Amino acid sequence: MGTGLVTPIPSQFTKSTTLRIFANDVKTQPSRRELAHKHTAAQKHNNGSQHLLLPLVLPNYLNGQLSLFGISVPRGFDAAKRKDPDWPSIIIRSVNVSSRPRVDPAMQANTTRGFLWSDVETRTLLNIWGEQDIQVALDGNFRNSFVYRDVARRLGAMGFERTPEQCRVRIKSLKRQYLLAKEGNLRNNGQYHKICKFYDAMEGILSNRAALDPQEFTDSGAGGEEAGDGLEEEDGEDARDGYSEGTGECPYPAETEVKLEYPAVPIPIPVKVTVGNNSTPVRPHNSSQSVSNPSTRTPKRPRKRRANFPMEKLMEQFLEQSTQAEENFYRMEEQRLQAEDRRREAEHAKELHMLQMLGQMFSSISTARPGRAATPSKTSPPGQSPAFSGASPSSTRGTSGHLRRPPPWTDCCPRQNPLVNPDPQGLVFERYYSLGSASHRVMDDDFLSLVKKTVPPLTSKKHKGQDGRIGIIGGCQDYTGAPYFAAISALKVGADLSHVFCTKDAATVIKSYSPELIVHPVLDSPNAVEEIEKWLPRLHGLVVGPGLGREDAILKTAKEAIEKCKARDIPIVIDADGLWLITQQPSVIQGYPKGILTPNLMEFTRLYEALHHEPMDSRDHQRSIMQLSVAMGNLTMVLKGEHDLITDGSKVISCSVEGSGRRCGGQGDLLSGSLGVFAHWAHAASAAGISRSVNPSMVAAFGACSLTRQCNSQAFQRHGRSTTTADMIQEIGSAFKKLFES
Ligand SMILES: NC(=O)C1=CN([C@@H]2O[C@H](COP(=O)(O)OP(=O)(O)OC[C@H]3O[C@@H](n4cnc5c(N)ncnc54)[C@H](OP(=O)(O)O)[C@@H]3O)[C@@H](O)[C@H]2O)[C@@H](O)CC1
Ligand SMILES: Nc1ncnc2c1ncn2[C@@H]1O[C@H](COP(=O)(O)OP(=O)(O)OP(=O)(O)O)[C@@H](O)[C@H]1O
Repeated sequence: MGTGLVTPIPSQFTKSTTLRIFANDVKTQPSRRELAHKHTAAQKHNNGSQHLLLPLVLPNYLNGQLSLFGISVPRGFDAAKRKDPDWPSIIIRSVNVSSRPRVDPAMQANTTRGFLWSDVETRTLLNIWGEQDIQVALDGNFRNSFVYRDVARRLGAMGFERTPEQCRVRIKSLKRQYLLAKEGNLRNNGQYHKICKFYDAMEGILSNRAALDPQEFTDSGAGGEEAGDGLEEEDGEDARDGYSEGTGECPYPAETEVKLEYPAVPIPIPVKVTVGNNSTPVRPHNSSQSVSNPSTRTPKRPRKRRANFPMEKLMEQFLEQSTQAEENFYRMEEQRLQAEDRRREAEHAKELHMLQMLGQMFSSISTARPGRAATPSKTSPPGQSPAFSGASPSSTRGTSGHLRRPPPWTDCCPRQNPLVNPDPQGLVFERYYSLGSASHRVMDDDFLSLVKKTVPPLTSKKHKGQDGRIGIIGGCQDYTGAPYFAAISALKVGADLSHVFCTKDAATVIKSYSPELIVHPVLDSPNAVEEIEKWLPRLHGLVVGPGLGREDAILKTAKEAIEKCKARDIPIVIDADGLWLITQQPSVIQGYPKGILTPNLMEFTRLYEALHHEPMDSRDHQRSIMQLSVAMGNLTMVLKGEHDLITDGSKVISCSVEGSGRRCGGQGDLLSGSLGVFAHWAHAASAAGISRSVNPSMVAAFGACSLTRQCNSQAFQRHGRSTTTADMIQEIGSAFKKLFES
């Protein structure tokens, strides 16, 4: 029937009448306006309310949902005769039509191209979307295209090929249905599942989320999880394109059953109705008013369309207006989002550009006048310098515990050649700022002194455990050293207890290295997550990855442990094979404010390319780390190397505490283990109101990097080329004292 959708229209239908739609009829995608004109049809809404519902088919193109708008008038209504100014009333009934394809389930599984979503597919999507890591990533992140990419990928793994945008749009429409059902307060009368077929699933997922903002569901992507994700709205051309891809026909070859459902939530619309020669003002009307007297029951009104039927004209007029308004709204919303995107991109580009220019400018100045790049910090604690005297392997570099704060204009300038720096204050940290950002001002603070502020004092008032209980998830048959290094470093930095969760065969070996560690041989047990979870309430920080290995089952356990940990708001450091997991599934940690990644260059490159789908610019690490952090939801990151770069997406700082030329394996484990402790301290200090203006994860990262490099330097002085990580660990106590307690 051309653009026809509903046929035949039954003469009697209840609040939930099943109609048949023949999918093959839906060959082209008519415009809403077209439908509004063409599918005006009088239908009887005969649920004892004695009302006629004159529905109009008004598809919203929301992936298989249609919204019907209709006008409800009492049965027997004769517009021409009626003079009562209170009547007739217009009620918009938003009718939800959920499609249920009648196809072979096996076929369904693969029939995922196009517009309609099967129930199986929708449920699979909801299962994925409801996973905790996805929810958390969506919650705390404003660029969600990456999350939906992950969702689409997982959906693809289940056999349903969908684009990230299709997933996002589908979720959005489900949320809209859910909200409609929820707002309509239909929970008690059992109608809710008719409005939102997947109500229970949605409720389960969304009730775990922060308080729902109805705006999030009703707005066309403004704010909330859609904002700024660069994906198109579902309600316009793009959705249409998505629908008409391929043959342009509905993907389901057979007939499609459609349910019409009528929520009891009318939206009163004041309109002026012209009936015959009389101009009758129409006032807002609610559903209770619309229940008419049974005495008004009249014989069935013929459904035959009459050109001059005033009600019909009125409806057409009204629908035209509402369609117009809706279209305008979507157009404006889209423009607003695009403008917002452009503004954000321009701001970001400007910052990066400034950064680069200043970097170049100052590096040329500092190369010409190397001695100028460093001046003593006014915030350096007095009497600190002797602490490093003679401790450096190279006397020309200078050895001092001082932290020099460069003059403001050198903040963006990495020290090009420390060997020619005549300043005896050898300990320098350099910063790269995101200029123009609000955070610029707080960067005047001295990071090392910020770290000091977070170190808990040693007093006789505390009991065991108060200064930190750290968990390390890692350790398998191949790698027993890495988790040991991380766990023992945490203890040496100042944690009271250090737990290692490793595989069974690694446990005995790790225990034999040190009686100080608490070792749980659980990682390869069937109930590994439960075993780890038991300990989480007692842990203050978790380090995931050292010596973890890359076995799927173990990575799955690590992933679930991370999720449990996030739910408890515990700082999480991810290193080594933990980063392998994140490269496969970034959303596991994306946007978690207490998450810190510590990649070496190789791990960083893998992660960057996984997220950006293009090679990293190896000439500009500052830019790359900033981009990656932003893509990961402003996650704190440490890119280890000659200078450790640290960022949370808003600024990059560089830690260049002098280390040595010795690169023995395990130094990264020392860093991640100690970072677990620093992260706990920094977040605890921040919660207590200390240094609130600076991201505690950045402070912690700076502390751990400085310490690792200082240990490296000291160990190298003693052992030279034969320095190993165990030697560095021996230096933790004195290095810590020099850096943070002098
Ligand atoms: N004693 C123990 O038990 C220890 C165990 N450990 C544990 O081992 C596990 C695997 O970790 P992983 O780092 O060796 O593996 P992976 O990421 O595949 O990298 C390997 C390749 O990457 C490269 N590469 C590395 N660094 C780079 C850099 N900075 N810049 C550039 N390239 C770099 C390098 O390439 P190549 O130079 O060989 O071509 C190398 O082949 C993990 O669980 C970890 O915790 C370690 O902690 C050590 C102590
Ligand atoms: N070229 C360098 N010069 C000075 N210090 C460095 C250099 N490269 C790395 N480091 C320091 O060594 C520490 C560990 O970094 P590294 O890149 O070795 O980590 P990793 O590869 O993850 O270590 P692991 O062997 O534990 O896996 C960091 O604190 C970093 O600052």
